[in-house]
Amino acid sequence: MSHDAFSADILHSAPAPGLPDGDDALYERIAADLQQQGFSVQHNALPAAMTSALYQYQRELSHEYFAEAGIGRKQKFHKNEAVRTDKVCWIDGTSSTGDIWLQWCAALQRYLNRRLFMGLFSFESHFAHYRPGDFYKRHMDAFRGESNRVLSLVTYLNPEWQPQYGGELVIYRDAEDTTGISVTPALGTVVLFLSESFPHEVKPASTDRYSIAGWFRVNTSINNKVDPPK
Ligand SMILES: O=C(O)CCC(=O)C(=O)O
Ligand SMILES: [Fe+2]
Repeated sequence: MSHDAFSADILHSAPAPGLPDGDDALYERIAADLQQQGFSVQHNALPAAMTSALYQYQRELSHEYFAEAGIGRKQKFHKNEAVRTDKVCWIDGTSSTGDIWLQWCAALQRYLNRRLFMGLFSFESHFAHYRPGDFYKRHMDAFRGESNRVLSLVTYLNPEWQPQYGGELVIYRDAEDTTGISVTPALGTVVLFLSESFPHEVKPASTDRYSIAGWFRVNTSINNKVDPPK
């Protein structure tokens, strides 16, 4: 499988020197996976304090603040219940919990840019709540040349998730793959994949399924079109 998003340079790149400690060992495992296979699944990846803050924050979010999820970019909002039935709430960093999350993602973004020269420019993310029976059918997060989403990130906020609940994320290696790689949506698991390369789907679960989904984007501003749009 080839990943055009990466220039040939990354195959020869070494870890950038002078990076701060913290989550660098994790960030490095993610970078190595992305380089080798275009996706990464990391269990118990997030700092415990952040995971529990996010968990509590999402549980406290009143359902009335959860907008119906649209397909694709929020600016081109439209609902399609044949494809997805979850509800989402965008994270804007005005709460301290949201801010801690965005800072963790920004540090990952800096690491990947220095290590893999990915040119990631911005990040957007939302909480998602899949009620029992909710799903998101097989889809791509971006299509080559049509979107500036290049790297998808998902993390789960479900303590004590049991396999029999279902609700797996299934990542397919390419358009032909029908088996895929199943990921249980357990608390603290972080999944990253190249947005234009991996079809994926969310299977229905028998219980509530909580997550955060986010996308790193490259800057596609041109003369008379400022990106990202406000
Ligand atoms: O929740 C997940 O496991 C994946 C969600 C997803 O594919 C999306 O929001 O685009
Ligand atoms: Fe997706």
